[in-house]
Amino acid sequence: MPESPLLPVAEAQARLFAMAATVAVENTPLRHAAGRWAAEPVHARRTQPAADLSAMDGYAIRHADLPGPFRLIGESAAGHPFAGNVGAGETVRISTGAALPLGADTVLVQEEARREGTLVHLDGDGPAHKRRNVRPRGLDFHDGDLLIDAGARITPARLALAATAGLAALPVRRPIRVATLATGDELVPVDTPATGLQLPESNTLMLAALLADLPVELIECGIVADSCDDLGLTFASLSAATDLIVTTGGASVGDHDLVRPALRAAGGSIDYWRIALRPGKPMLAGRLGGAVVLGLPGNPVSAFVTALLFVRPVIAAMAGAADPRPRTVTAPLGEDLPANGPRTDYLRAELRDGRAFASTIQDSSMLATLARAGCLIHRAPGAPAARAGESVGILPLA
Ligand SMILES: Nc1nc2c(c(=O)[nH]1)N[C@H]1C(S)=C(S)[C@@H](COP(=O)(O)OP(=O)(O)OC[C@H]3O[C@@H](n4cnc5c(N)ncnc54)[C@H](O)[C@@H]3O)O[C@H]1N2
Ligand code: MOO
Repeated sequence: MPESPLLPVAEAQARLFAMAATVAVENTPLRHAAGRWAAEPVHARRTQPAADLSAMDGYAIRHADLPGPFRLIGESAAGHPFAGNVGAGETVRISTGAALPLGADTVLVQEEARREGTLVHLDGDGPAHKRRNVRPRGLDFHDGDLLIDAGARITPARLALAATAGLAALPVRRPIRVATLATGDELVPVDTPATGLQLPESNTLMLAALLADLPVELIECGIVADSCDDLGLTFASLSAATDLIVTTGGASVGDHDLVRPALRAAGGSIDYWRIALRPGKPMLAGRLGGAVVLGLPGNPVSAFVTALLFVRPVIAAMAGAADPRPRTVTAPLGEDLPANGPRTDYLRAELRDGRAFASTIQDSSMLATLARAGCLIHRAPGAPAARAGESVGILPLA
């Protein structure tokens, strides 16, 4: 039977994102908000620093009084400000992060000061200008400032920012419930020795590891037999409580490739099947009840690439990411590449001295090659031959 045209990757991603509704928002304690996406813009609830603070350990002085000497009248430590006023010729011992006392405008670092009893002498060049070594109130942000855009990831830095801005919780979306299952009668679980033509099941393990940094609740269904009934029963059991169902294997055209018929039999629908991608052509996207279904090809490298291009991004979309697509960067090619065919290609490649060297054999069953790869080189459909040194788009893997 002649093949129908394959769906371009960008269109397949766009259609998938259109299917993926965002899940409910929960105000979540900061500790549990890491790695999620802000569901609303986040504004500061305090000013940081709250007052003019010292950036160094030393002596708070009035710049106009230089070169001193200065009479020591007290101390300002972090959390314990000096209560009085620094007058002409006076100084206050000050620590990093402590409030600058009234009257003082500059900090003399202790490496440039020499103390004799209650007198402090300049012992070096001294602060070059007024306000030197002072962090002004609001240097970082002011109360009410927009700090995190809606749809931005809660990175470790943004988490610390939110804490400093006076927030104890953040509006993020609940974790995405993702079910994974493998099909194939040749497969055995990893804890069962594979004999003869049996093969250890590795795709769902790889998927779980690929999703480890995302906000997911994983429902691991393991291996389901190559039977429409078994697959249908599993689908039916997942349709109500799952946001995303990811299958691997049985996506192609063989007599035992049953994911499509089983999905239809369970009352699901197929939005598209077969995309212009290598590896990963037989991937399908569909729905079952309230869940999105992604049927990944069984070949491990095909499952890996489609997980990077579709599974991770659709989870990010459901979790409210402003831009859920994978992040690509560029690298110079280590060796010439031939012109590409009609499918988007992702070549397993090693990164050496910042250059990308595509592996000689690009077979979608080869895990040793995938495990060695530091990146995937992106080749657009019909891309002309490329020379060593030319810049290409890559998906970093490490
Ligand atoms: N006549 C055609 N044959 C094939 C086509 C085609 O267009 N016409 N497409 C090929 C492409 S491209 C791919 S990719 C594969 C994918 O097929 P399936 O999704 O049906 O995958 P399976 O046949 O079930 O398995 C393929 C291969 O991968 C191994 N496998 C499967 N699941 C796992 C797992 N969980 N862990 C480890 N390894 C797994 C399986 O044993 C097979 O060796 O179809 C081509 N055929
Ligand atoms: O697309 Mo298959 O995934 O080329 O091996």
